[in-house]
Amino acid sequence: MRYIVIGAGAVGGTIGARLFQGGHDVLLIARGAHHDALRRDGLRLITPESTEILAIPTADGPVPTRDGDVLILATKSQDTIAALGPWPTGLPVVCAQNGVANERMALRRFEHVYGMCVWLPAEHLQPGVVTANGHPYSGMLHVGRYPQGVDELAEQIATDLGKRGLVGRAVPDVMRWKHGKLIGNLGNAVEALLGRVDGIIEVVTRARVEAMTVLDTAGIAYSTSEEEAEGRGRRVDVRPVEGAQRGGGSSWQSLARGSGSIEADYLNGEIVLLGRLHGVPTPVNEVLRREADRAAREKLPPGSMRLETLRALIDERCAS
Ligand SMILES: CC(C)(CO)C(=O)C(=O)O
Repeated sequence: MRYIVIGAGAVGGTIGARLFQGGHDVLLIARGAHHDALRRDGLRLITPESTEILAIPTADGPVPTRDGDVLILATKSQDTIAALGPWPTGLPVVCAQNGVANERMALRRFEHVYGMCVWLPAEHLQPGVVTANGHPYSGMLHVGRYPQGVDELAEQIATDLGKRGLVGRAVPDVMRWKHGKLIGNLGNAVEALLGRVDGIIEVVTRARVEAMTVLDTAGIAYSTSEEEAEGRGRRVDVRPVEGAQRGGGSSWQSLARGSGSIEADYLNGEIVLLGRLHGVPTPVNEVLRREADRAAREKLPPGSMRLETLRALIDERCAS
């Protein structure tokens, strides 16, 4: 079995590296300067325990595939359709992404779709380099068939992930885990806009409470923060790598890289969409989605907004 990891950034790079270290056949798909650095120097995986250079086969686009290949999609959600476009639709696809919209997009074309709920604190800010801050394991990954169920392949993937540095678990209700993680990821936009400032938690909590009201109204099940803490707390402690650049989560990194786009539409925006479908107002997530999008489009650095400004925009939207 060969794992083709589409999007070899913080999450894809770490998953690919760990599978490769576990003895699996891996191909990383990357673009631009990152691809060139990977081809030239290998992937530099920095963890709290060690730094390793891994000569993982890399390509900058689709390659001829064979039976037994598995696509691990680790791009941002806004890139899903373009990223999957060129690949044969008979291959299984595992969406190792934030949000809950990717599996459905994949299922339009691919018959065998899996969700993966990824809790993996990592950074990718420099070409060829991925820093994984989890300790003693780099990440905790729940995998299952979409929309539900477990099959042999899900079990196999969970086992393969668990061979080196990750905890893999096959679960029958992966979207429940992914909806729980979605609630956690609503803070990504706040961190990207404000940076890690005191008082951030107040805005994050407002976004999460709003989301839980929406999900409860829609009758969508989600894993609780206690369940998540139970599963990952003992296994994935965040331990910043000494001397390495320490930034923020994936949306913070999108702004730091000046990538011009951000995942907020599939995180805060997912709550806005569900709110509209089920008649629940979502002013907090609306403002977060809008402001994060604007910051990305204008290529503002992370932390460009003041807490008071964001609070005022939210209060204004709540009052309107
Ligand atoms: C919570 C975290 C850091 C872990 O995977 C994440 O999901 C993100 O940065 O988007």
